[in-house]
Amino acid sequence: MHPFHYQNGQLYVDDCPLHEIVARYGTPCYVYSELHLRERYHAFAHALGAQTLTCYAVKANSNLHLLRLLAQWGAGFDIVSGGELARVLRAGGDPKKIVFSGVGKSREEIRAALDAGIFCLNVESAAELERIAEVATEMGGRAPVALRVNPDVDAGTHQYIATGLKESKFGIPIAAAEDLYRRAAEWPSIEFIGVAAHIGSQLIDLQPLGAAARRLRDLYERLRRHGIELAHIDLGGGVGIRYHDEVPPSPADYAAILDDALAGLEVHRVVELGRALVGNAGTLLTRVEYWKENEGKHFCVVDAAMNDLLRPSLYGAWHEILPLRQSAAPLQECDVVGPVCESGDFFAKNRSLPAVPVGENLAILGAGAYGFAMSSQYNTRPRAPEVLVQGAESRCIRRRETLADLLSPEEDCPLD
Ligand SMILES: Cc1ncc(COP(=O)(O)O)c(C=O)c1O
Ligand SMILES: N[C@@H](CCCC[NH3+])C(=O)O
Repeated sequence: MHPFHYQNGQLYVDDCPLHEIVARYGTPCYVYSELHLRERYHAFAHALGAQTLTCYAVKANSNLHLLRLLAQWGAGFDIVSGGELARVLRAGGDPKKIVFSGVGKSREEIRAALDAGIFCLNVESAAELERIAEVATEMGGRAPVALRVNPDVDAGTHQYIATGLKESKFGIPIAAAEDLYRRAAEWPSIEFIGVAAHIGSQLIDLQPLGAAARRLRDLYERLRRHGIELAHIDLGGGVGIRYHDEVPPSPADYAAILDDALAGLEVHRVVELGRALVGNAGTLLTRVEYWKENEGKHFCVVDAAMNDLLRPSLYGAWHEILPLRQSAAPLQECDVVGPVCESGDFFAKNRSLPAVPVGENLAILGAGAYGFAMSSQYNTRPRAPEVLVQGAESRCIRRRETLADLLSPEEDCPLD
């Protein structure tokens, strides 16, 4: 399920002992397995077949080196900002395999996307469609568009990452979408090429995704009866992974759900997978700085914090934590916490961990997706480096930030 395992008492990623990475790059430090990412991408791309454009959702982890690998393997990309567009293009991604999602695209972002000649803009409101039509007219071209509809299905995931219910800000209500397609089909600067949805993230049960796909299919068929022929259906992302004891769907399970819902339909498919590709490829390495006890409650204070990995603080997410050196120390129930001045700065609550000595290192697993990508400099902490492991070798793919990186943005604007 993930590439981390013990060998001779040491935690490895693939053939590389993690203590060597700590010795070279220090802590906190993100580490990714190229092998795991490659296997996951190819497993999904293969299961979904040639009729599907398998996109990688860049928001999960936008490191340029990872994007370059995915581009080389033939992936498409799901982007949500001009910054992500620039990264994908820099990494050699094919513009004809880029879909652009998100509720708040600015004029500049729309212009940049059309200028790059991307495959499709996934449009989230009538107002956004009008803005895209205006920008395309100004540029003298046509914008390739899919409406992202909100199918009103409950994805059964954390409320912050469920996006397919009618109370969520995402998409156009499915009942209103048909009317908008029919109205805008006549606009000269809009070319409708597809229909899209994304119902949420970390889906373990895929039945809601099947239900959403069937609703998209109904809409697709109704539009066809009205002479609007779409070329693709985009099912979004959302396939979950194992963090704790979840039993996530396999690539074959996922493909079967889509095949079942779309059986007999001659239409291209697009998917936008983030976490399922990169989530379990990554770990955040951290050092134990202190053990402390407050009236019977034990804390393991480490040198990583919520600014490095926000998921436990934001979603109460559970991440496995393993010592780098297998330990015979007695188990201690504790909270694993960082140095940031917030009570919400924790990686685990009431977790039984071996009471490893101060100075030893821990690996926080499941950190490849929405880890570094959601990191910040909160408490004026430099961001951690990122390291890529290829077999037994490791190389830095983003350097550790320095004190100068923390000062320069303001110092570049004269202080007086
Ligand atoms: C539109 C869209 N596509 C794709 C994704 C990727 O999701 P995940 O990482 O769960 O596959 C997201 C995030 O949930 C999203 O909002
Ligand atoms: N940031 C979320 C996922 C968000 C999905 C984006 N729509 C997480 O860490 O689980």
